[in-house]
Amino acid sequence: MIIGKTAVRTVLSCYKIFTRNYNVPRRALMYVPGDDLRKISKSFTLNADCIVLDCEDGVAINQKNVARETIRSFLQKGKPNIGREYDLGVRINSLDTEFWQEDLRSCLNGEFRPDTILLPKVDDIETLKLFSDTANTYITTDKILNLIIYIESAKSFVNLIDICKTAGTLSNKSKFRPVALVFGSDDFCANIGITRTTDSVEILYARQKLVLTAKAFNLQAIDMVYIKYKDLEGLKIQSEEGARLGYTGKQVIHPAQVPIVQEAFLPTSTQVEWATGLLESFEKHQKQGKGAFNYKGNMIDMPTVKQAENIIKLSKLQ
Ligand SMILES: CC(C)(COP(=O)(O)OP(=O)(O)OC[C@H]1O[C@@H](n2cnc3c(N)ncnc32)[C@H](O)[C@@H]1OP(=O)(O)O)[C@@H](O)C(=O)NCCC(=O)NCCSC(=O)C[C@H](O)C(=O)O
Ligand SMILES: [Mg+2]
Repeated sequence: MIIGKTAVRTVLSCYKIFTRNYNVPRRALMYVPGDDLRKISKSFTLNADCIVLDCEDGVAINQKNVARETIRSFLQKGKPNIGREYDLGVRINSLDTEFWQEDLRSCLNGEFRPDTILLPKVDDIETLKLFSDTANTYITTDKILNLIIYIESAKSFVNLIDICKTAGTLSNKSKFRPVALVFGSDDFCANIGITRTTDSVEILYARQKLVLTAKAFNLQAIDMVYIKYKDLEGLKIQSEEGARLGYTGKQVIHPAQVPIVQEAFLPTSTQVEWATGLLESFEKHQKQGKGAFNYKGNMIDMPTVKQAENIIKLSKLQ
């Protein structure tokens, strides 16, 4: 039987996607305006899982060059040691601007690079292909970069499955690998011509579609930003809602949001207790050769065992 190159590449790319290592948590994805050195220094004291030095919407148009240069000099001092593992990313400007190529070149061709590039406004696979071709010319080492993809327009939702598939395929011949999707709810609202209500019911479909698709491609799903940054009670409610929907983390814009968000994306003690007992019971039943069994009145088989394993994995983060 002759198997075409494309088929082989697709199989390999699916294999790569589904066997990816997800040990890097991104519960709080914390934005720091790239032109503000004071905020940049502060962000490394906050214990956030993921720090994003921003060239895009947190930076005024006339400060774009300052942000790029500030980020570059900061990166060239080496990744700060904060006593724990964390993800250090740079969000470049979107590919429909005059800034993105210089942003990308500037943060990729130095001695030290970020762990992750965050790519906003990915409306279609052409955007990804252009990014991939350009990034490949700037990356001069073998170290693989993470790629986080922003879904923030009607078009990007219509093309979502193709975007995820293409990201996997392109990563086979590139030095980056897709690790997460971000729901850019504010750009999404602007794009479809709506404003947000308190319960966010108008974006529920998109919010759920993103998390569902991310999980189908074994990508992390990062929930929308809560812009009323002084309303910490509202933030807690929205963060817990995102966690219940299946999101793995949330965008954060202010230091006070970090602990609330990181807590919300940890399992509760009741969940950990449930999962621990279930896994113990699963081991016993496996030894007796039983695939399905009763645990606290519920029928348990592999899907529920996997949910319990996810809870235990997450609970080990702080
Ligand atoms: C929202 C802010 C402009 C508020 O800033 P500020 O007035 O300085 O707040 P505070 O005085 O309360 O700050 C207290 C201290 O904390 C530091 N700080 C504040 N914000 C940050 C931060 N993001 N990172 C690090 N440190 C921060 C202040 O400097 C104070 O420190 P000190 O002086 O030492 O006491 C501001 O929070 C801010 O700019 N936030 C980021 C905004 C941003 O990045 N927006 C874009 C991302 S959201 C997005 O892109 C959505 C998505 O794409 C979509 O489409 O939905
Ligand atoms: Mg946006």
